[in-house]
Amino acid sequence: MSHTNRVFLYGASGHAKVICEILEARHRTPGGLIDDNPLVTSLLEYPVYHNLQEVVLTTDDHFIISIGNNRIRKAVAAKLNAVKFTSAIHPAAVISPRSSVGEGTVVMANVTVNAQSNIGNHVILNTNCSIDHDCIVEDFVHISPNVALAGNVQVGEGTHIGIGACVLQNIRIGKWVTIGAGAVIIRDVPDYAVVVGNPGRVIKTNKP
Ligand SMILES: CC(=O)SCCNC(=O)CCNC(=O)[C@H](O)C(C)(C)COP(=O)(O)OP(=O)(O)OC[C@H]1O[C@@H](n2cnc3c(N)ncnc32)[C@H](O)[C@@H]1OP(=O)(O)O
Repeated sequence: MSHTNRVFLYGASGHAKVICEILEARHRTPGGLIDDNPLVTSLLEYPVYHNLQEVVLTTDDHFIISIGNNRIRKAVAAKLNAVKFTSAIHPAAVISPRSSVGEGTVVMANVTVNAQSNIGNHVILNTNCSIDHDCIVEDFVHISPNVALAGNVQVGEGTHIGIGACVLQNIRIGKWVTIGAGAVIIRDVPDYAVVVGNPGRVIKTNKP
């Protein structure tokens, strides 16, 4: 059996199901998933292993961390420092040829990334989000479905932007921020803030 270009997913979640189907749409082969939970033995039609030692890896194999929680995704990335990561981009995503997408990053269906935006490593660009020109999205960010970032927005490491939120142009959002579902961000957001509403207001602070 050929093992060429297998992609293993770390985390057998609903999020992993979406990534499996992106790989299928790209004619790439999910080699299986790895998850700590011994009760989960398969996901879609793919086997779930319970530690890396169960998998005979080759140098052609790549990984994606299919865990939605940004902090856990970062911790797992540090633990898996010996493997090669790959990105998965749905064929129905539109990515500017002048933009970049980092390793371990997943881009769901109907995402748009416009000119000269940089998307970091292990980022989730979820279904139908829109990243306009000149944006910087740092590592371990999750941009939820239907989020719109206007031009020249920066999003710091580990930040989660909730479903349907909008961010006006030229805004700087700090690291490990949480933006609530449907929020409208009209001014810069400090590191670790939790922001909800229209206009967005800080309601509390995430633990550093
Ligand atoms: C494919 C996928 O599934 S991707 C995942 C998509 N999911 C999301 O985007 C979820 C985003 N999460 C949210 O919006 C959450 O409500 C959070 C993170 C902002 C807050 O969650 P918690 O920390 O649990 O706060 P909690 O629910 O206690 O709410 C705190 C206060 O903020 C208010 N609040 C919470 N969320 C929102 C919101 N999105 N907009 C406006 N107000 C809100 C609550 O009503 C509450 O107000 P009160 O103190 O006056 O009663």
